[in-house]
Amino acid sequence: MYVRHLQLVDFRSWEKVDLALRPGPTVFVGRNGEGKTNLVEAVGYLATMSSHRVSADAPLVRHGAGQAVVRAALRREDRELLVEVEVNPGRANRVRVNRAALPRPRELLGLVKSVLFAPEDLALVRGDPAERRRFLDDLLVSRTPRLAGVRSDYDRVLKQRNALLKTARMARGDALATLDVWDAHLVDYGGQLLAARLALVADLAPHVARAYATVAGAGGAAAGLGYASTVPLAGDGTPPAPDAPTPSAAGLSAALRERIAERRRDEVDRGMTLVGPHRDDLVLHLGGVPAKGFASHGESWSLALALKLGCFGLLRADGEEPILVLDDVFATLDAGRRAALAEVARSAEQTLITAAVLDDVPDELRGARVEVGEGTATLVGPPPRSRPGRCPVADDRPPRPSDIARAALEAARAASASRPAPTRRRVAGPRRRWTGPGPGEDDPQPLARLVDSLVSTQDWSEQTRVGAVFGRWSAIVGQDIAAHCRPETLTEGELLVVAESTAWATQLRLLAPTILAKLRASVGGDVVTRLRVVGPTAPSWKKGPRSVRGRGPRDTYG
Ligand SMILES: Nc1ncnc2c1ncn2[C@@H]1O[C@H](COP(=O)(O)OP(=O)(O)OP(=O)(O)O)[C@@H](O)[C@H]1O
Repeated sequence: MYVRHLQLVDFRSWEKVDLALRPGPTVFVGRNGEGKTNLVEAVGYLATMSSHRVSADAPLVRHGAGQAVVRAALRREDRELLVEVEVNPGRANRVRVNRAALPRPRELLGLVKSVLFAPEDLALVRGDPAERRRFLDDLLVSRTPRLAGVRSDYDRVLKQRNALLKTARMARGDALATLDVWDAHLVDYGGQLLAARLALVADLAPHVARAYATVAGAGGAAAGLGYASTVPLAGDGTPPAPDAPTPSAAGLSAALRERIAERRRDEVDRGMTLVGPHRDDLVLHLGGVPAKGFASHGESWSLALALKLGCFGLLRADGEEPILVLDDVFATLDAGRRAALAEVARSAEQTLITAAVLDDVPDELRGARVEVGEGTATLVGPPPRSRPGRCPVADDRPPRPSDIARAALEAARAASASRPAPTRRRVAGPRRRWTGPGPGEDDPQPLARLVDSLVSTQDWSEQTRVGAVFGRWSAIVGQDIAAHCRPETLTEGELLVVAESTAWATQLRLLAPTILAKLRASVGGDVVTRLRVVGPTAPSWKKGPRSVRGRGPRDTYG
């Protein structure tokens, strides 16, 4: 994959820049502060929807502007991909792929694969666990886009659970009554996230070990990865044996549930969730000991570089060719490490390198150059290989049906690449039919089959799906939730749910996205599109569309 054309509008220091790029290494060269990093940061943003320098989106928008736009035309094998991201601080970002809007911006994750190495990556070795968790989760989502949903659901449930624990600590209300529901969700998403992280650490470890051996050269210590979890089953930080089986998501959920129960009192005392993947750490080892606090500055640098080169190797082994971005790194490396990095950089389909001084960049990477200065960025060298008369990033035509189909196909491809292969397949062949002396269509049939055929011949499938919402309510939403509310009416996709108390109504409103997802999975996406939750209502004397203020007919009831 490579970026063929990059256009930025009000992104960082760039009011507007249009830049043609080409495969192979390209060096962005210019004086300090001219905006070189800003250009490659935009490419990294397309891959992770976040910056490697800041945690919020606001600094990405040029001072004084309301929004930033990043547009990139990418080439993946023989396919063209046009990605446009509107960065709207304080509001939802908007993403279009091949001119069709994505329903949720996070659906972009996994489509653009890039690995960025920058001075900030030293924090992966020396910084807080949060840096390493983010590193793991970004790579996780890039390989398996479906996990973006699990990660955000986990974060949402965690936030809500923490809010509830705080309220419980301050003894306000019967907050603990609803904690079990949040526990169930936390355990479910947490188990999935833990299992995915453990599998990732196992996959990544050999790539990092190899990269470190190359970067550090002969005589360097061996690098290893371990996972230190608040759930003992998930790991104690020591690198597991290469062929050790990773625990299942169900097993990890059960272990997390047990641990949560053990720590319940502490959690209430401290008003926060103390166990789960949000408290875990990726432990980097050098020569069998944890690197944090022991590794020298040079070793820490090499380890950070090996982590990123390990990611690059892993994505490549998955069958993807990620864009390699090297921001300001050659000047700080010694000759051996420079040569090792240059070798990987040369082999990548596209490597974008920033440097204030061209001499810092190894000779073999100095093919194409983007000169950055005085508010302009210009590619110097052979022109990019692009089809004449077509510049998709500058063309602002509305989407055609074929664009929408192509975008849907791209999203489906990315999603299916991350889906595990089916374990059981129906063997192709003629369906079994009753023949000869066996029962024919007029013979007695099992009741379920007769009902199914009646539903399909009478075209009652819509009604049965609506009926299932009410009939299978507790199986769909779970016993915990069903015990505290009931579905009342379903009108034009809006399901009215009556909660047993106002506290439960509040909880259910917060759980609405989860409940809708469960309904979608059970009865199809178009049956229930909205949820309206109301609390228990007192009897009302008001009848009809018009009424007068007052407490009702007091002459009768006092
Ligand atoms: N949101 C923003 N709005 C306007 N200017 C910004 C914004 N964010 C950063 N800048 C400016 O961008 C410049 C830094 O750009 P960048 O980090 O890309 O420089 P660089 O060319 O990589 O420099 P160096 O060689 O020192 O790393 C600074 O002058 C900074 O003030």
